Amino acid sequence: MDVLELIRSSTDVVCQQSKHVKINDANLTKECHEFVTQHKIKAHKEIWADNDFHFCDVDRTQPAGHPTYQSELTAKFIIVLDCLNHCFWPDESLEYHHLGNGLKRTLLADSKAFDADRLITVTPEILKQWFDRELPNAEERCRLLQEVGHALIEHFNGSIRELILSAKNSASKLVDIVTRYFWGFRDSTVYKGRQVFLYKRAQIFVGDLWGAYEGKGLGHFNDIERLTMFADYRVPQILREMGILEYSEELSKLVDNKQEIPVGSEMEVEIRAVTVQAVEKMRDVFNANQCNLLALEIDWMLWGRGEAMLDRLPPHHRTFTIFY
Ligand SMILES: Nc1nc2c(c(CN[C@H]3C=C[C@H](O)[C@@H]3O)cn2[C@@H]2O[C@H](COP(=O)(O)O)[C@@H](O)[C@H]2O)c(=O)[nH]1
Repeated sequence: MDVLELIRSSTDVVCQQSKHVKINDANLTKECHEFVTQHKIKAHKEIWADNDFHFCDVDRTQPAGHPTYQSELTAKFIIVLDCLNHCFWPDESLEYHHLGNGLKRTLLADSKAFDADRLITVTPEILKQWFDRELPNAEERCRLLQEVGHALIEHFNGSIRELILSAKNSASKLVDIVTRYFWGFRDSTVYKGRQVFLYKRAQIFVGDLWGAYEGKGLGHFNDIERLTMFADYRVPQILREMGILEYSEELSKLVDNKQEIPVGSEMEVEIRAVTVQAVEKMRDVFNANQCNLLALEIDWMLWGRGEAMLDRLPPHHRTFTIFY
């Protein structure tokens, strides 16, 4: 069974039964057509490394076969980034770019900081040095990093590059390997008795590799178009603002009052699963209008739009989790 197919099919089952979250197809189509009209003139392709909160030592002027696309240091940055890339909202002043900047600064100061034999020794004090601040749920974040370090040492000679190469350029296989060996990436739940797979941090790890290495070397995947969007708390927020997602009155009240929604609750799973399906539908509308965008590119576009409107958007949902 293909793991990316499992994500698509299991989130579709939730979408069909969802009570608190619906897709407004008319608004979805309208928003997509508006985007196609606006952007026909300029292709919208985000350059991952152009974000100054990302570390990237890949020389992107080199041709595809160049050894620079095999540089492991950027992959070490990305696995640590996506191990920690979750649940910033309990600290209202904490955002994703603090995560990226802290890790970038740490790696520039000490290129061995993210070696597997260092990850197994990470403590909350070390984490505080990396970010010059406490992160919410610091003990658990350290455990997640230690787990990655131990798994790399035990199964991949301590090398993230070896783990990536074992997927033989398949995004699907790499998501499967990451969730198999790094238990903290096993982002799945049960909805009405059926298992639902989101695998957000495992998928975003592949997406970040593809972005950083520009689809070459360690970022080359023959099936990158099969990744889904990354089910976080920012994209559903912007989709709701765009009128593409509609929440029930009960859910709206909880979200707008910034009340926590329990992890694994039907409301939480419906928000995440319906968001995955909404972006799948958007991708199909774009592709039907000669606007070829991957689900991950639509995700980055929506995420970036949400980030740009942070102070003007109604609240996002708040679930205390390690998965997103
Ligand atoms: N769906 C989706 N979720 C994403 C990202 C990213 C990182 N994006 C960069 C990486 C590649 C591109 O170049 C992007 O610039 C973080 N997140 C999630 O957002 C939330 C944090 O939000 P805030 O509290 O506002 O910082 C949190 O759940 C985090 O896991 C993404 O791309 N897609």
